[in-house]
Amino acid sequence: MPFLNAIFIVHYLRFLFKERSEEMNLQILELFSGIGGMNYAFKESGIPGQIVAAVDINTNANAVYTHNNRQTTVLNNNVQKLNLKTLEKLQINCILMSPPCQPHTRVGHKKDIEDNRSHGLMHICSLLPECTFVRYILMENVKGFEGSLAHSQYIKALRKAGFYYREFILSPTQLNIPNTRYRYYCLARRDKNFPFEGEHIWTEIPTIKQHQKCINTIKNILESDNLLSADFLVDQRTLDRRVLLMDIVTSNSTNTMCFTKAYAYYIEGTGSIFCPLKPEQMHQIFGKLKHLDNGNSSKENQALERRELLQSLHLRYFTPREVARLMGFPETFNFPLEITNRQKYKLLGNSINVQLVSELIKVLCLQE
Ligand SMILES: C[S@@+](CC[C@H](N)C(=O)[O-])C[C@H]1O[C@@H](n2cnc3c(N)ncnc32)[C@H](O)[C@@H]1O
Repeated sequence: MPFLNAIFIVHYLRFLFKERSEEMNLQILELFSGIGGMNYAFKESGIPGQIVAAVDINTNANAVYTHNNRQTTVLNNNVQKLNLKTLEKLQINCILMSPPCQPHTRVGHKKDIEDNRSHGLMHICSLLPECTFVRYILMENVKGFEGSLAHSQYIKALRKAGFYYREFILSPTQLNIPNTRYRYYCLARRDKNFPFEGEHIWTEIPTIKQHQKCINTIKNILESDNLLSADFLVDQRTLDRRVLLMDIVTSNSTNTMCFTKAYAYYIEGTGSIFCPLKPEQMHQIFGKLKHLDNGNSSKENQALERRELLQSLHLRYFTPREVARLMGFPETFNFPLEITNRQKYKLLGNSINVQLVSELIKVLCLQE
């Protein structure tokens, strides 16, 4: 009899272990996949599993994704074309997604669910209650999404589908990464014991107080202190008109502005500008610029002097590699040759902070 008991216990433990490892073998569908930020975040989380398929309609984004992840199936497709049958066939148990944020931004006119770009997410909402095989969902969107009708409909769909969800508004600066990027995150799990309950929106990751392995000054992400390639220097016309609107940082700075898809195209509010000088040298030049108008020299001489002073700041844009580093992409991440700098900034500006999302994937899947 004791022998039979022992066999029973061994089988029971095996069963439990199998259940657990199956649970942790994520089979992921990455929706609105862009350049694959979610894929990198998932790899960084160390959780076993794979991206079964990634779906996006942007051919440039898909080219970058495939260039870096040849083994992942990237479907050049509209999310609205997905149906229950396709999802069943993919045998997924997890969805990672960052739907378009333009319907919820000021620049995108905040048209919310009236904006065509919301239709993909609304389509997913309509499928969710039928997708009983999906156990985990992570969704990212812009800060402000939480007050939208799209948000209400998403939460309604999660509830109807039997998910328990937790909401967050977080920025990578909370992990000591020198880049501000406040974003809305929703973690949903079909598990009533999902921790960190509460109807409020979390403004920190409850499992993390102080992140250890992190870059905390700009110096650590620079390709070169003196990178003055004409491609990245701020042009004279922009300097003349916009210098006072720029968020200028030096290598000792511990923060940069959120980089948006319009970086290096528009100046105001699209991301920080780098000055390779020491902060005191930079401030000295700005001091001289301020007092130019009080001098006795002619208007032409003043203009000439102003131009020289502005040039002596050596202001430049952060390179796409530097922006990718700030967003937590690994050094192995690269762009195909045909992708222009403008397109690189656009794609990176639309992407996610890989390190922050990887911490959230751990909370989503591992936290008991
Ligand atoms: C916020 S970005 C996602 C970024 C992505 N997580 C990354 O790391 O690059 C939104 C993406 O959704 C895509 N998209 C928008 N509407 C779509 C639709 N209906 N079907 C498929 N993709 C769509 C856009 O092309 C864009 O790449």
